[in-house]
Amino acid sequence: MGIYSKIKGLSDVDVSGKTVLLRVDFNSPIDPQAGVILDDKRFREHLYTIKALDKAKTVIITHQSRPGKKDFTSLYAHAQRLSELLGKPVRFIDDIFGSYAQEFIKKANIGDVIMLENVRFNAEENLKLSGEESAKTVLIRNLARMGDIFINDAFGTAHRSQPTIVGLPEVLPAIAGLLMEREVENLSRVFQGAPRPVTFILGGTKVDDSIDVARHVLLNGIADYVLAVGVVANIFLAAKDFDIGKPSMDLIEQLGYTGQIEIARSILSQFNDKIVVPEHVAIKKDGVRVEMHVRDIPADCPILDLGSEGLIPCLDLIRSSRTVVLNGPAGLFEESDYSFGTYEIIKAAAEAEFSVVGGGHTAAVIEKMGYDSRFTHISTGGGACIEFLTGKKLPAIAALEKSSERFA
Ligand SMILES: Nc1ncnc2c1ncn2[C@@H]1O[C@H](COP(=O)(O)OP(=O)(O)OP(=O)(O)O)[C@@H](O)[C@H]1O
Ligand SMILES: O=C(O)[C@H](O)COP(=O)(O)O
Repeated sequence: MGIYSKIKGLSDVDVSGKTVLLRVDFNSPIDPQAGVILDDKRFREHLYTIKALDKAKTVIITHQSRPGKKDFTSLYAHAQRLSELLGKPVRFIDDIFGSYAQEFIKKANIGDVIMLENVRFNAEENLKLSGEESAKTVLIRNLARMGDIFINDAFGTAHRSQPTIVGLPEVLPAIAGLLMEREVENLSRVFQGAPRPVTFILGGTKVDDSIDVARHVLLNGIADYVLAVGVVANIFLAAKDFDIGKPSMDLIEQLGYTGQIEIARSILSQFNDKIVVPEHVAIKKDGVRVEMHVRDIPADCPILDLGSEGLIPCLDLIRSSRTVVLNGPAGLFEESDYSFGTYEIIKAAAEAEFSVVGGGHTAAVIEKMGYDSRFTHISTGGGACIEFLTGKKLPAIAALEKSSERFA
């Protein structure tokens, strides 16, 4: 697997006749009341791996949301959706490792696909543990008894050091699934010989992650430019001492990112000529979109999009870049009056020779626009993609490497 050559994949191991524990990430936007999955992109992306296991018994382990959230649900609807997409039955077991699950799996046939209950219903899965600690949990000791081999295809969860991600590779021979391989290979290309200039477009609301990525890619020469949009741009505008208005400052405070302004200021002092921050924005004034220079913003109006003049330097930069990494929308795109910047940036980014997208919201807009096939790679990862792009070795990857050495 490229720079991760220590990790084994499906082409290295024959899984025929084996019982495979397959970790996927089916965590998706759902309507919890109606039990309806609103976006099945992650299901579609995992299909290749699941289909490749037709000569094995496949036991699917996944999570949906986390404890305390409204969409922390059982996986009955997930099994149904997978069955529709796969074109064959998927047996849902409302159990994770109890005797019913153990017996059911033992009796199942080669070619069967079985989905276990939301693994985060087990409290241990919600702990942040090392591989060694995870291996000692009741969850991992019991799951391990149910399979011969572990396949991790859950790139979306690769940044979590949780038992099924880092513990199963401690106790079973573990390999990467096809989606995991594709994600790692495509995202690694950003670090390895991507055509230059390379521009990272960082938007949306996950400001701390975006600032971390900006610093890392500029410091390490991975990117030539960073274009800040969305709430990330508002932080940089505030760092440049523009008065961005009370509602935009309140949002930053509400999200807990006030401290990021100082960090953005220090990055600007080092890389001022490498960071593009559009200064012409769209605000909401008396309920309507009004465009203006950021220095003229009324104190009580929120910045919700790029202005059309602000878009010009963005398009110039994107069009002169051969590689574009896009993570996070440029505005409140859910409201049609403020979707302009996001749509125009996506259209321009899609033209780049090498184009990579991270983030669930961003991927969903691209799919809605029918632009998915125009991008080189659209990651299924939100946090995982962004952490990968900061250059960190993700826990899932480290665990697969270790497992390959141990079970060589
Ligand atoms: N100026 C703005 N003011 C308020 N909200 C904004 C602004 N710009 C972008 N957003 C919001 O950012 C949100 C998406 O940000 P986020 O960082 O979560 O994107 P993502 O990384 O693509 O998605 P995900 O978190 O699902 O992986 C959207 O709901 C959008 O409305
Ligand atoms: O959607 C995601 O980012 C993954 O499924 C991980 O979910 P988490 O942020 O709840 O750990």
